[in-house]
Amino acid sequence: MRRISIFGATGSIGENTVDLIARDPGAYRVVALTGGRNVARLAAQARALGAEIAVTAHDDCLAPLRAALAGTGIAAAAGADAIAEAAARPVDWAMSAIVGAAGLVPGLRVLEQGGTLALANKESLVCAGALVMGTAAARGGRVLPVDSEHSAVFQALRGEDMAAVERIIITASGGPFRDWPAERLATATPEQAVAHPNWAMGQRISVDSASMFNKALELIETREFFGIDPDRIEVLVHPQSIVHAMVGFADGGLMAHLGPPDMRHAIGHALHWPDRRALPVERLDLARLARLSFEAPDPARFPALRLAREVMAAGGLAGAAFNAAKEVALDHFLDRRIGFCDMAVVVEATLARLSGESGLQFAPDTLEKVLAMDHLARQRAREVIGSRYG
Ligand SMILES: NC(=O)C1=CN([C@@H]2O[C@H](COP(=O)(O)OP(=O)(O)OC[C@H]3O[C@@H](n4cnc5c(N)ncnc54)[C@H](OP(=O)(O)O)[C@@H]3O)[C@@H](O)[C@H]2O)C=CC1
Ligand SMILES: CC(=O)[C@@H](O)[C@H](O)COP(=O)(O)O
Ligand SMILES: [Mn+2]
Repeated sequence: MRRISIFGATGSIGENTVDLIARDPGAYRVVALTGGRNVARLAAQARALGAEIAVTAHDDCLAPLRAALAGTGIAAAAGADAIAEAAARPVDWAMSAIVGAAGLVPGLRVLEQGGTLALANKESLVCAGALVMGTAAARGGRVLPVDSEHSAVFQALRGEDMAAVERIIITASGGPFRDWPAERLATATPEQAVAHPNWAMGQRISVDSASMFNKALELIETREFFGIDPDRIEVLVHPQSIVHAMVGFADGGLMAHLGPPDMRHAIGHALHWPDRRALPVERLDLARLARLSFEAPDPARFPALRLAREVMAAGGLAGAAFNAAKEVALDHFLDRRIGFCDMAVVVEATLARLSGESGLQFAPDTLEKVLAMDHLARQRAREVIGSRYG
């Protein structure tokens, strides 16, 4: 039986992972499940899968979690340290599906004990790509992509020589505001931003898709995952979200990965890799789809992609700063304290402020450095918001 843990079990990726695991309960021994405020769901998952321990991120959720698990023998714990401790329990495979930079430490703990980390939490690579990949290499761990584009690239690269790769193209749906003129974008509300046209996802990544910050994070994720020069990574808007990525080779061949917008494909691929097993996803009917379209992204309405390229050029801890500033800006947009287009303004101004201080140039090679920059960038982003938006 494979020992597995799921970090962020109560979220969109977590639920899809639980769905796959629950279809073959005899194959897995579930060690740890973690969640945030949704303790009723976390307890139900822990009971259904017979987990060893369930951990909530929030201390004030511990009492209801304990109550929901009473009499089961399943341990309960709370807090970021408890999640990190649960992640240090040896497993063969773990899903990293906490949202935001909070996903970094549990993923590192899994890799430190030589486990396989299925990585949905793209923020880990944006903040600390060198540290994450370096830890995996040093400790015999492995990182498998779960983000749909990166899973697609990984599959297209199977058996290929990276030296023959000319370019990687990741697709972007364009989100709910793909056709909106700039003046209208400024009026976009959180409710409109979360209404993704193709994917059912958590609130934060849905807003990031609308602003293209999701694709900006994914550009950096591509660089860190596949070690490819940023000049060779392209973003292509593809409103149908059927082609997830393409890899172009030196001989001009272009390998595309197609699939329905269902994350159980990418999760299942990472779960069963290196095997391919049957998965409960729809089989594409291309004749019915009839048309797949592509267009270039608009840098004027969606400046996040330009910012990501500037971050990659800057290197060092710029990725950690970028992600932290984006998380703060997103919180303020969700709280209606800044507008939709202000998110990019805040991120750019925060990076500009930090570039005048020391720290951004340090390599992201220790957790302490990464967390210190994360903390500083959040502080600077709040100062930017305070000075610009009162
Ligand atoms: N959803 C998708 O299809 C895709 C998601 N991803 C990435 O996967 C990750 C998860 O996304 P998604 O599942 O949509 O997100 P959700 O918001 O649906 O779920 C997030 C999970 O993390 C928990 N959580 C929230 N904050 C914290 C915290 N501070 N500490 C510990 N746990 C916390 C939540 O708990 P609770 O809900 O109980 O409060 C929940 O279990 C993100 O990094 C996202 O970018 C990548 C590709 C596709
Ligand atoms: C499912 C997935 O991988 C998301 O990251 C997806 O890419 C979001 O859609 P966008 O292409 O709109 O960002
Ligand atoms: Mn993606």
